[in-house]
Amino acid sequence: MAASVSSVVVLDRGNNTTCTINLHGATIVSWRVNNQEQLFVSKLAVFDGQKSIRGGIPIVFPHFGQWAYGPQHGFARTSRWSVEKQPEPLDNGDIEALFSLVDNPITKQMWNYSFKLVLRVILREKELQVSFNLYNTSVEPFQFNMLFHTYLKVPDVRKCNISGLQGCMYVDKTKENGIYQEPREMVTVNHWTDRIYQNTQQEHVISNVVSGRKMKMIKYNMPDTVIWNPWDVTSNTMSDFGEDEYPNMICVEAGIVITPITLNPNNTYEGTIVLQVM
Ligand SMILES: O=P(O)(O)OC[C@H]1O[C@@H](O)[C@H](O)[C@@H](O)[C@@H]1O
Repeated sequence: MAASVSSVVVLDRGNNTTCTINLHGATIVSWRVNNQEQLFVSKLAVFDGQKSIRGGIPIVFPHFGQWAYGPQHGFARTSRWSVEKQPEPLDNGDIEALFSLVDNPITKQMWNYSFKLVLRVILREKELQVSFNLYNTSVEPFQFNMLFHTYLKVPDVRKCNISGLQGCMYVDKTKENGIYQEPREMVTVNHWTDRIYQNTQQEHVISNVVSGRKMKMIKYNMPDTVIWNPWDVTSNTMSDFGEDEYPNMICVEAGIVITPITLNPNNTYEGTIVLQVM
């Protein structure tokens, strides 16, 4: 079914603090804190209910990267999700909503398993918590990748520092998947960057996001972190990304990438990121 303008769910915590989820991919397309947008969405992003949305927080599942059986980064970001629970205030005033994706004939053509994937979004005063629960409802085990492909909005990517990567091994996709070790305490991005860092620290702090503030990302059960910026080198290969936009975004993507998880029947796996405006 094609997504339409009405295919969005808005969490509103008051004080112009909102989070908007597009049911196409359950993609978080906006997170505003006191009216200030924290996420980057390309001006050329396509909202046709077909293509994945270029920006915000798309969900990569069940496969990361190019995939022999389906589209790059899997089908979750191009599937129509259901609202499991409409936004409701919790006792402390935070707002929670739940979304779900269940196997169907289209997903089974690519990945012949039964599953239920639930996304829980909690909007706090200065925090956004995004969790997934994956249930294996098949009769056999399956393996999966999962990643929150978070596009942060930044005034100038060259001024951002990212902590939590020092000493980690990484796959450099810009260098024929060569494997290197990160020596830097603070990683900067000054050129085309596409790296899968393995077993990163639980927290990343990204400096110089909107208004020169810092953003903390805390992750649970999501061991790896992808850092991506297409720069002018690969911007022009994407029809839904402006050639002048790369300075204004940085993708810091927490996920299960290098070693897929094996999930047994009737078992569940939960992972979370918390984004915190500092
Ligand atoms: O264009 P897509 O499919 O949204 O992917 C964007 C990028 O996503 C990143 O996670 C990958 O590491 C990159 O290789 C990829 O280019």
